[in-house]
Amino acid sequence: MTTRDTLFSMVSEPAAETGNRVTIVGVGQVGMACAFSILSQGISNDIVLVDVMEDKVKGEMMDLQHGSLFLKNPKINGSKDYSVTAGSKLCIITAGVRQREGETRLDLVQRNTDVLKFIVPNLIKYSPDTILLVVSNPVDILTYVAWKLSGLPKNRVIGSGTNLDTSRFRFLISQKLGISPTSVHGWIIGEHGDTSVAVWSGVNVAGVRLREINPSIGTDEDPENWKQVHKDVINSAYDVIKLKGYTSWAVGLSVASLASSILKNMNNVHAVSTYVRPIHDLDEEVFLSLPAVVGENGVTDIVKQQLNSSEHEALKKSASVMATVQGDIKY
Ligand SMILES: NC(=O)c1ccc[n+]([C@@H]2O[C@H](COP(=O)([O-])OP(=O)(O)OC[C@H]3O[C@@H](n4cnc5c(N)ncnc54)[C@H](O)[C@@H]3O)[C@@H](O)[C@H]2O)c1
Ligand SMILES: O=C1N[C@](c2ccsc2)(c2cccc(Nc3ccc(F)cc3)n2)CC(O)=C1Sc1ccccc1Cl
Repeated sequence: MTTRDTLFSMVSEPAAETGNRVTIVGVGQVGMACAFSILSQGISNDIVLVDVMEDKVKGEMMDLQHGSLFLKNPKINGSKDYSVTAGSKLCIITAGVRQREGETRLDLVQRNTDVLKFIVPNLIKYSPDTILLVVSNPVDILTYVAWKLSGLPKNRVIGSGTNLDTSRFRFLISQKLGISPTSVHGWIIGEHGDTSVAVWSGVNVAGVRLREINPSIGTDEDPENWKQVHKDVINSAYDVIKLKGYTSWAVGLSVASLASSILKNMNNVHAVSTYVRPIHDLDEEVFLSLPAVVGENGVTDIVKQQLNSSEHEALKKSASVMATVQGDIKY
């Protein structure tokens, strides 16, 4: 009789599967911020880490495991081998290569496409019914690439898109108003990053549109220069990079919020990169961010916002540029 046999009288077999397994591919700054945010908020209790750097993935797995006492006794695994990802409800892709000095966006897209050509088929092989959540940049184009490579329906392939942009937007406005970001409602849509679109007409607190108080808000004519808030969403990304060399916590928390909507079937509305044709007369086969309902089946609905002509034109321009880049990708 082992010590354990003496200690316990067995009643039944423990459940083998939790049903909420999340795979995170890429254990870099972003991937580990996603893992830590998901675990610490109890969004999933079954995390699988995958990376090509075997020592790093094993080290990150062990380091998280050693915190189990302070979590909800999660199952944490890590490997270079995709078989450990089997049965994942959600696969988050943060793997990628960094933009080289002077590298063109297309070159970066092609290098990251080559990375996805290995990752995506392996994820689908072991989790054919998963939801793919792409975070790697350029995120909108790579979400399209992941969709093409996966064979999944468009609702099951989501990009983090302007989820982070929108969270920074709401935070900066909340700072100006002295209230919580959860009480500031506003959306950044379109292409993630430098060319995103702030929908100023929709910014409101308790249903009171700021544009009704300040009709020139978000325009160059605004004496209060609220337009600077959107510029600061972009500037702050560069500021963080300059200060710490990467960004992690905000994007990790924003991804955890998306994971929660998916795994708990919350049907929250998030700004995420989704297949936009034919919304807003966009006729390119591209993924851009719009407010979308996100649940266990991925994107189920897209909110049809009222956009002004400049907002609409910016979306169409992004769609056209992305379609051109996508057309040059070699699969
Ligand atoms: N969408 C957003 O809002 C947002 C915000 C921040 C960062 N990002 C993007 O997230 C990505 C990751 O950023 P990071 O700072 O974590 O980078 P990082 O370089 O720290 O980590 C990338 C990881 O990917 C791994 N990797 C590379 N090729 C792989 C492969 N074939 N299979 C498995 N793993 C592989 C690397 O080993 C590394 O551990 C970048 O593309 C970055 O631009 C997006
Ligand atoms: O907060 C970030 N950090 C990144 C970063 C993190 C590690 S290295 C670079 C960042 C910061 C600044 C610029 C930038 N540009 C970029 C464009 C295309 C790419 F393929 C990759 C990166 N990316 C990656 C990224 O997408 C973000 S959000 C972001 C970026 C630019 C403008 C607005 C926002 Cl909300």
